[in-house]
Amino acid sequence: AQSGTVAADPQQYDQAYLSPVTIGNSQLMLDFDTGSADLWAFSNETPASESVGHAKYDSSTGTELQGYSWSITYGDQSGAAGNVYADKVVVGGVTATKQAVEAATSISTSFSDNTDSDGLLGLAFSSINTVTPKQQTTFFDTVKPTLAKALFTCDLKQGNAGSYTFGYIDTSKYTGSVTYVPVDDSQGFWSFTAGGYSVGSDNATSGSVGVSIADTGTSLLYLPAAVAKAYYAKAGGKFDNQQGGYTLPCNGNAPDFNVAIGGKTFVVPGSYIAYAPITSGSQTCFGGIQANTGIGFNIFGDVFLKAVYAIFDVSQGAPRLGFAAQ
Ligand SMILES: Cc1nn(C)c(C)c1CC(=O)Nc1ccccn1
Repeated sequence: AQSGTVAADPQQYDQAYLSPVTIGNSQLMLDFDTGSADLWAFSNETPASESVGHAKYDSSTGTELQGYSWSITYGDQSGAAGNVYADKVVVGGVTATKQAVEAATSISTSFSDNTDSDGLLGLAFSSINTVTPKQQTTFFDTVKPTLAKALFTCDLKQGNAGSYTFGYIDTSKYTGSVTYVPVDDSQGFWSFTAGGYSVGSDNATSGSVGVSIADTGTSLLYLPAAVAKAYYAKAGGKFDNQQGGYTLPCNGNAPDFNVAIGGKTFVVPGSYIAYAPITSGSQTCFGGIQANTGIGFNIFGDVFLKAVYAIFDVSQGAPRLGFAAQ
């Protein structure tokens, strides 16, 4: 049985985390994304003008799936599209011999401009993979039958290298016990229900955060508008139309955000929520918590995930998420 671990290296401000992946004879840095289900990469089929500074998948090592194509648009309106190959993919020593690799023929500017990232490796449920005419499986679903345990874990860190594991839980990565919650995979996401919340030292959580997805491919923590409003009222922040979201002082006094999941309270340090100066050197920071307006659910992105050890587990039949403090 297979198992393995791979580094998750943070970009500036932990905007995304990149992991080394070998596809055929190409070595790329991919953004592992539990919020989508396509494995796509810059490739020899990507226009040179769109792939400056990126490592590219050389599709000559793959077997083209004739007539297949893919096209994806993410919630932030970024996107990509292209052709499909079957090729060998290796992640942290775990090998998928015939993985659907989606070679990009067109890519939106936010991806072309981010030269650290050579593509995405989707880890949501394969039911939302965009390949047509025959939907393909994610890397995790492809290797799942060969894994020691049908699960993967995520240990992201603030400003430091973290890791993903496949097939095993690294018990040295967390403190205390793991709290498991049921996952509703009907929309293809790792969706769970978060409970009450509190701001700063108030430990009595109140209200209910509600339906949420665990999404390593999203930088921030998107919460109900009322919860975001309550947080920034205590953090001395404000909604800044020009910045397109809440901003707050970078001065290190941002309160923690506490949220109950499965009856256990998890703490997002205030320092994670003073996310990044709005312009270099500014004393005003863009907020790591933003309103989920227009999204329809909460997104527990990297701002939350780097505060916990997360276990994406289908070993029990029904999918579940495990969270532990780190
Ligand atoms: C940021 C955001 N706004 N809205 C409405 C949503 C749904 C998001 C999340 C999102 O788009 N994440 C993402 C983007 C690119 C690649 C992978 N994941």
